[in-house]
Amino acid sequence: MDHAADAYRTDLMTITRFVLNEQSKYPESRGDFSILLSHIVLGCKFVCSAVNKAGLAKLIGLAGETNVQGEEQKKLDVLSNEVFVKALVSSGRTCILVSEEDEEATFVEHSKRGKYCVVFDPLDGSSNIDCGVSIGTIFGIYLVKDGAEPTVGDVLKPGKNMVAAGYCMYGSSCTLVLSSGSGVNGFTLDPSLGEFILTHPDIRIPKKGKIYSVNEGNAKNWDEPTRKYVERCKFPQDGSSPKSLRYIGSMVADVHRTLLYGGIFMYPADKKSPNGKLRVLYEVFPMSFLMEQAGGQAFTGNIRALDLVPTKIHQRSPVFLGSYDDVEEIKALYAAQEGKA
Ligand SMILES: O=P(O)(O)OC[C@H]1O[C@](O)(COP(=O)(O)O)[C@@H](O)[C@@H]1O
Repeated sequence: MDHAADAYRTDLMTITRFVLNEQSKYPESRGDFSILLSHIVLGCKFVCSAVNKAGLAKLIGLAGETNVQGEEQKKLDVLSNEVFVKALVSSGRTCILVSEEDEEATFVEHSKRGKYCVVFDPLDGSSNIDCGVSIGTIFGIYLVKDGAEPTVGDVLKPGKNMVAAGYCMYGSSCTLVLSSGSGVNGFTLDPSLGEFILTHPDIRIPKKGKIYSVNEGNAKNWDEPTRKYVERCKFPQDGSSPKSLRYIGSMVADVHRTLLYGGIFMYPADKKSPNGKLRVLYEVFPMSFLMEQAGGQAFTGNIRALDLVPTKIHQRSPVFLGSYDDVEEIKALYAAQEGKA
C-alpha cells in the first residue's frame, strides 16, 4: 500500500462531486441546483466555524432582539441568518427566502433572481447554543415555475412539492445530510480539507427502532393517543423490551440520531401548544422529506406531514416522524381515537 499516495485521496467523493454527478441526471436545470447548493454548503462551513469558536469569539449569549416567534434571538441566530441570506442571494439562483428569523419572506431583487425558493432555520436548537450541545441548520428548496413572478404562494405549497431538503448538524463533527428526491446521503466536513466528504451513502432508517424522543415535560398536557403511545414505549404490552428515551432538545440532533439508529421523534400538540411547536416550512417539511426518502414516515397526528398545505410562512404543526413501523403505531392510536379503527 503506497501510504504517500493514500494521503492524497483525490478520489474522495466530495459533496460538490456528488451533486455534480446528480445534476448530470437533470441537464435541463443547467447546473443551477449545484450552484445553489454550493452556496448553502459555504454558509454551513461559515456557521460551523462560528459555532466552534463561539466561546472564544464572544458569540455566546443574546443579541438583544426578538424574532417573529417572540423568541429572544441569540447572537449566533442573527449571525447565521445573515450568513445564509447573503449566501443564498449571492448564488443568483433564488427568488424567495423564508427564514425562521425574519417575519416576512424576502423577495430577491430582479437582477439577482433565480428560480428556487429556499425555506430555512439558520440555527436550530437555540436552547442548546450557549452550552455547546449539538445544533444545526435546516433547509428546504422549492422550484418556481419558469418565468412566473414569484409570490409567497410559491412556498405555501405541500412539502411533497419540495425538490430538495437537508440539514447540517454542528456537533462532535459537522455533518450535512441531503436529499434531492432520490435517496438520502450524509457528508462529514473534513476540516483539514474544508470539504464535505461522503461518509453516509444512501441512508436507510431501520423499519422499527428502540428509541423514542419527546419532551416528556409536556406530558400532562398531551392528548390521549400521545399519552398511550409513550406509555407503550415504556411498558410494552407485546413482551418486547421498553424503548429508551433520548431527547437532546435540538431537532436536528434528535432527527439525525433517529435517521441513523431508528425509532421515533415527536413534538405533539398539547393543551399549551395546540399546534405543537415546530414550524411547518423550515422544520417539519425538510425533516419529513428526508425521513420519507430514507424509508421512514412523518405524520401530523391527522395526515401525512408532506400533504400539509400551509397558509402562513411561520405556521406550526405537530409532528411524529421516524421508523415506518413506529409511526404506524401512533397513526393507529389516532385513527382509533377518531373511531376509524
Ligand atoms: O424545549 P422544547 O420545548 O422541548 O423544544 C425543543 C425544540 O425546539 C427547537 O429548539 C425549536 O427550534 P429553534 O431553536 O430553532 O427555535 C427544536 O430544535 C427542538 O426540537
